[in-house]
Amino acid sequence: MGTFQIEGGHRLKGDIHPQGAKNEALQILCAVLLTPEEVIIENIPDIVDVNKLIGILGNLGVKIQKLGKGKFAFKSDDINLEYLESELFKKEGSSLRGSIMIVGPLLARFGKGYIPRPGGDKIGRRRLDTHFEGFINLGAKFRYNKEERFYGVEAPKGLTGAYMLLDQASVTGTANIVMAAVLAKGTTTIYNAACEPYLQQLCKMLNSMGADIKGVGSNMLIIDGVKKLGGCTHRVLPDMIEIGSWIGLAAMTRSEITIKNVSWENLGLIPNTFRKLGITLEKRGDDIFIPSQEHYEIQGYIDGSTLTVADAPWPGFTPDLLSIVLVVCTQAKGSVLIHQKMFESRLFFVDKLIDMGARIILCDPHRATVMGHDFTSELKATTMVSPDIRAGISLLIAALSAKGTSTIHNIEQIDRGYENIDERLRAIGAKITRLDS
Ligand SMILES: CC(=O)N[C@H]1[C@@H](OP(=O)(O)OP(=O)(O)OC[C@H]2O[C@@H](n3ccc(=O)[nH]c3=O)[C@H](O)[C@@H]2O)O[C@H](CO)[C@@H](O)[C@@H]1O
Ligand SMILES: C=C(OP(=O)(O)O)C(=O)O
Repeated sequence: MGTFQIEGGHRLKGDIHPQGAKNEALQILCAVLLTPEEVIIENIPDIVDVNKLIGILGNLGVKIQKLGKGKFAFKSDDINLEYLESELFKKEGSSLRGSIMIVGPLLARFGKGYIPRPGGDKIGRRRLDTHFEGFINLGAKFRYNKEERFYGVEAPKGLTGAYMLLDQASVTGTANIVMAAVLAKGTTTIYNAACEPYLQQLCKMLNSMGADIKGVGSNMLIIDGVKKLGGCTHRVLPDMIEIGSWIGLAAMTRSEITIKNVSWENLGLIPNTFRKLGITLEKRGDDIFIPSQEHYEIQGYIDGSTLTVADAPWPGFTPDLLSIVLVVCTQAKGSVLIHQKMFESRLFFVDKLIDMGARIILCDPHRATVMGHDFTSELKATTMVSPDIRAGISLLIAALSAKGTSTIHNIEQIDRGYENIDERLRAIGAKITRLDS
């Protein structure tokens, strides 16, 4: 178990460059399986989850060439489907959430796709029904081995387009179904589709490979199947969750930070949600400039009632930033209700913040009320274990703002989604050390 030691209470200053988006990269990497031609992807983040998926692609027989930092060429012209039946795949496939998205492309191109129950954050129930109901709608046969927790879909005669109304706007579910439908016979309509920038990017990439997807960016995708797809070059957007994390970091440590090249038009409600907490953000070209602020005050609603920050499928506020919003509120002036609607175990980390002196009432597994200190009382350093990726970064932000030296164990969770985080934070003045496990 890796550990960070953090000496808190220092102001940071400087520029920070966001990495490529983790959740987009996971989709885009799976899409390389849809064509035997070369696909070049730029701005791939060097993070644990993405590297695990690249490893799985390699074991599937995809030829992978590193062309530069974050830039890779992939060629899936000789796929080894036997790997899908191996013990190694059971181990590797279950080690991250994103691996589930190899199923759609494999099913579409080779008539079968298998996956062990995928991993990812333990943040509540994470069912896969939407994915498999979608494949069944396209004509696939489904089987599930309960003992081994192993899923399989097969369609030896190919897939046929269909109309479907998803039971939920699942992000990876929509990506999976889209990747299956692009090579199906006829037209597929996916209503209640997720439409995060990750998915918009995936659809743009697939269209540039020769697919015919309409409605990109909306919750209704209409896909006319094509016989084959060709190669392309695709660039992954900056990671909006990392950008939100750095906004939170700047506010909590009262630091002046510029987040470079953020792709403002793809940030949705993120900047305004932080502004509602009283944080000043300036748009400078495509950068976000956050001045050092001694205080920030949570805005109430027009009628004077208390602000609620809740998650919702895009274009609503992403659930992956709620833990960060919560930690930022512990030093705001005023109160807020944080409502995590999607996941039922994502707020339990507040125990640690309470230990550090934050004023939080966990109302139930989905809701927490935070009463900010307005910097009249500092958080105290402590020892903690990172339970999931976003709780991990939130605890790290809390530790950087706290008085004294904190220790965070299980930093593998943070490394899952943040590239070289200790070095990048040291470059803007953070006192953080990685201890060998
Ligand atoms: C690898 C990847 O891309 N992971 C992201 C992806 O996970 P993932 O695709 O696994 O998450 P889903 O979109 O399927 O849904 C996540 C959870 O929210 C619930 N749900 C979902 C949609 C909805 O309209 N109502 C609802 O309650 C689901 O039951 C599920 O428990 O999307 C999540 C939701 O944005 C993000 O937290 C994850 O970071
Ligand atoms: C929940 C997340 O990731 P995953 O779906 O990979 O567990 C996340 O990125 O916040």
